[in-house]
Amino acid sequence: METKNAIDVKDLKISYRCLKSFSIKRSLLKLKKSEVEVFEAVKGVSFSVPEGEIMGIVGKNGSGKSTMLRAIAGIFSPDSGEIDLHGHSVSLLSIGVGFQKALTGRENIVLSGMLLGFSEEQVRAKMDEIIKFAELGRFIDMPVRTYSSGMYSKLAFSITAVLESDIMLIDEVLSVGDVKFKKKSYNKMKQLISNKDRTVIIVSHSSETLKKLCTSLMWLHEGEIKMIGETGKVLDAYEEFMAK
Ligand SMILES: Nc1ncnc2c1ncn2[C@@H]1O[C@H](COP(=O)(O)OP(=O)(O)OP(=O)(O)O)[C@@H](O)[C@H]1O
Repeated sequence: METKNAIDVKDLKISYRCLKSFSIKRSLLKLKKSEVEVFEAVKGVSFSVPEGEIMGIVGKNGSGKSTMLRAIAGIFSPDSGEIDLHGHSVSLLSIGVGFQKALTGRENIVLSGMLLGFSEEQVRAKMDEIIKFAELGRFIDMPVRTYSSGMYSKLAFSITAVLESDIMLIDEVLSVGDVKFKKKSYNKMKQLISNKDRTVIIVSHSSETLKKLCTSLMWLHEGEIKMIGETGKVLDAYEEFMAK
């Protein structure tokens, strides 16, 4: 049987636009409009992920991994190129995106679930399971701005893990949280991954996690794919490069 792709990315380019920084004196003297600096974070990347694959992404800090995941999740629209998810539902698990800081954990569960494409009724039906998995105790009814980064990631992980979308994008969150939760979320990940219909992309700096979970690996370097293929081979090349 022919393998179907869950994700097709063609010539993806994403840039950030920020104001050029000048000294206060220069800024005051400069009466013309502020200049905009364009930084190309993803420079024409193309790849496909077959249904059921667990693909890892490695790369040094700032190589464009998170930017690319956010584009696949539909949070950023790319400057050019195409992303085709073939009608699959997608969720991004990442620290720093997705929550309304002034709302409580419980309120954020409903909001995040609905943003993932579930109805309010469907989210409420899974509410107890999500809260139980998150182990936040009374903090579930406190504003998310009072959470530590570990608590934040526990909530984010629990929402995505319990609500289950076709494509899960996981951005370096398995390493956050205390030892007990790390183990629990790792096991939950393995269980989710074992579903042959689910496609997963994991960004991680942990060789151990990538080796244990991923069937293929992409090495992203300065916004471009340096290598893509079998996890062990790509990891060896990446580690050799990083050791130089
Ligand atoms: N909001 C932003 N505005 C301007 N530049 C940004 C912004 N976010 C990221 N960048 C730049 O885009 C590049 C890619 O960032 P990105 O976060 O995608 O890298 P990464 O590979 O995920 O890094 P890390 O391993 O550190 O998480 C970096 O050079 C970063 O400085």
